[in-house]
Amino acid sequence: MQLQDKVAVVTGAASGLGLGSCRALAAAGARIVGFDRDADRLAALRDALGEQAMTAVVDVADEASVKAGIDQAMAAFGAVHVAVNCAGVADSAKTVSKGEPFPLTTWNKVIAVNLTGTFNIIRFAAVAMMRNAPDGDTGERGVIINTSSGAAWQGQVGQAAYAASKAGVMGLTLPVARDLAEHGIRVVSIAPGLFDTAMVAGLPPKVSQSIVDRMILYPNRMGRPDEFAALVRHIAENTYLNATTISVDAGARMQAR
Ligand SMILES: NC(=O)C1=CN([C@@H]2O[C@H](COP(=O)(O)OP(=O)(O)OC[C@H]3O[C@@H](n4cnc5c(N)ncnc54)[C@H](O)[C@@H]3O)[C@@H](O)[C@H]2O)C=CC1
Ligand SMILES: C[C@]12CCC(=O)C=C1CC[C@@H]1[C@@H]2[C@@H](O)C[C@@]2(C)[C@H]1CC[C@]2(O)C(=O)C=O
Repeated sequence: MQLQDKVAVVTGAASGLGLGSCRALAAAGARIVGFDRDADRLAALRDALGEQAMTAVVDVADEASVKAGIDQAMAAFGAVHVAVNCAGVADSAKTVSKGEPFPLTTWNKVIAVNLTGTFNIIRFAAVAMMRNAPDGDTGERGVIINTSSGAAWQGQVGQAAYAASKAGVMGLTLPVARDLAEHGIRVVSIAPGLFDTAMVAGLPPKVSQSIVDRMILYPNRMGRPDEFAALVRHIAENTYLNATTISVDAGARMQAR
């Protein structure tokens, strides 16, 4: 899809990988609709991108909030061509800790934001995309890009909920792509390794440094949001990519424990 003047909805737009995606898609000429829970940081994004962008405070886990956000995007720009799911949380706990079972409140939150939230955006964005005229050359009406994680394959200690949510994102990629193919809508997920964002800044520096030193193959550093965003842009532009999950992780491979 040619991105010039197309409309891209990005969730988690106020920070990290979502913010990087907004910048990359805007640089390619797309108009940006940024969704996040964080109103202050959304305002900074809008100021940075100017009239090329609108933002809305949206909780991706909440059906009414997502519907209202997509309605706002349609009212402002008249269409949705690209949807990028980056909103996510990484709350962790051991399956049993000090004799107590994993708190279900934590489990439900992580699944609600990372998995249900992703599907909420997918279904409302797909309805909007179906209204687009098919591209004259390719028949394409839209593209949906989700964020899974290397944790879908190799979740770490304490990441049962996070890894399950990200395996869920990977798992829905093919069936949703099958559902939407007849409408000219592609669905691709990305599985990032370790990227330098606020989410990772929350880890003890010793932990992130030890992942970089011992488990990342080459280059021996965390990824930058612009490196994730370059892949988002490529997926949006390359019509032949569909129904798959692509890793961007510098060959990260974790030890058993
Ligand atoms: N940073 C990393 O190493 C990796 C990140 N990921 C995934 O990439 C995605 C982006 O993460 P980062 O940019 O690193 O984190 P981040 O913490 O910098 O950004 C996440 C954004 O999502 C927003 N958000 C959280 N819950 C929300 C909700 N219910 N509704 C709307 N917005 C909400 C936050 O306000 C924040 O702005 C997440 O899905 C994360 O799980 C996956 C693998 C590695
Ligand atoms: C950065 C992650 C996810 C967020 C968090 O709270 C803790 C983390 C530390 C371990 C990271 C997590 C995620 O990025 C996926 C990887 C990099 C994980 C270590 C291995 C990982 O599962 C992977 O294999 C990546 O390819």
